[in-house]
Amino acid sequence: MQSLLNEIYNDVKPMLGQGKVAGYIPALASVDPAQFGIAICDNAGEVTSVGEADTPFSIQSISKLFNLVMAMNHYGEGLWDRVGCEPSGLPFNSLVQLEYESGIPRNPFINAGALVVSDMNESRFASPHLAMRDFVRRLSANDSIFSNSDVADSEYEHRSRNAAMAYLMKAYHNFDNEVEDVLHNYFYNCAVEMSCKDLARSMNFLANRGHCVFSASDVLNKDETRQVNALLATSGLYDEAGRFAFKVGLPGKSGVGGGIVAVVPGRFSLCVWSPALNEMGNSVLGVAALESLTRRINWSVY
Ligand SMILES: NC(=O)CC[C@H](N)C(=O)O
Repeated sequence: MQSLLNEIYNDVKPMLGQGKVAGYIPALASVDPAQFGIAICDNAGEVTSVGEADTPFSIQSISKLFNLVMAMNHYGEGLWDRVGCEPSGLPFNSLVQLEYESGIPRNPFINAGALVVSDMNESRFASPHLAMRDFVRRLSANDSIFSNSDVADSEYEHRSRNAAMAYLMKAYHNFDNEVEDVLHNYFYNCAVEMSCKDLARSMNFLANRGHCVFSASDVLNKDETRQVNALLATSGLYDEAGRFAFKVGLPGKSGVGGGIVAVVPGRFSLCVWSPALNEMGNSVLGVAALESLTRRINWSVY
């Protein structure tokens, strides 16, 4: 494992300097782009890493995955009446499709979908963002995970587009709670900071038929795990999901903090992080590292 990671790291490191850090969230614009780490967690819970794998970073849209799993635990199949399971083919924060499709978002990994799922969690938890923080602490066996309130506040100040989506869904009766309350929790979830090692551990249940070795619990059942992995494979990288399936062929989820998590079902989970992004909002080195990984292990879900 260690030599595999070293090879991937050396393949991709020369690309440092390409791409741009997310500028639309002011508190993220100042992150040093010259950082790169990878961590893999096998199904026994053993973690192997290279580079800056202990540095916490803003998980951003990766939180949509944890948010979804929490809602699945409470709502079961009923969740899919309010959000679809089709790739969107559009940027993560697009409003266009939502109007055409009467306020039902295409999937839970675009912002509109994550906001509906957050609305559902708002109805179930006294403090949805503290519930998610505790959930990721359990999944990654790390009690020192926190949300960065400067990042959350900065996102809240620049919330217009996300607020527009939420209000549009309210107009279509697909949003029950106060928009501002849901946005507050959504941004606190996006602003959670975790390292590659934390994220590799926290994703491991998806490689392990829903079982989390760290909390010794079944987070999802086998069928739900398969569903989440299918959604990650088709919609986890926004409008780059097709290219990602074509080149990498693994369930994965990216965030504008530069992290990408991925799953090799039955074997291991991993996280790659480098803050500079391509035009689709995905980490340049992250995507390249995952391409190198599947080439080297010569395996994909397809
Ligand atoms: N793609 C992302 O990581 C987007 C998350 C970000 N917090 C937003 O809502 O715009």
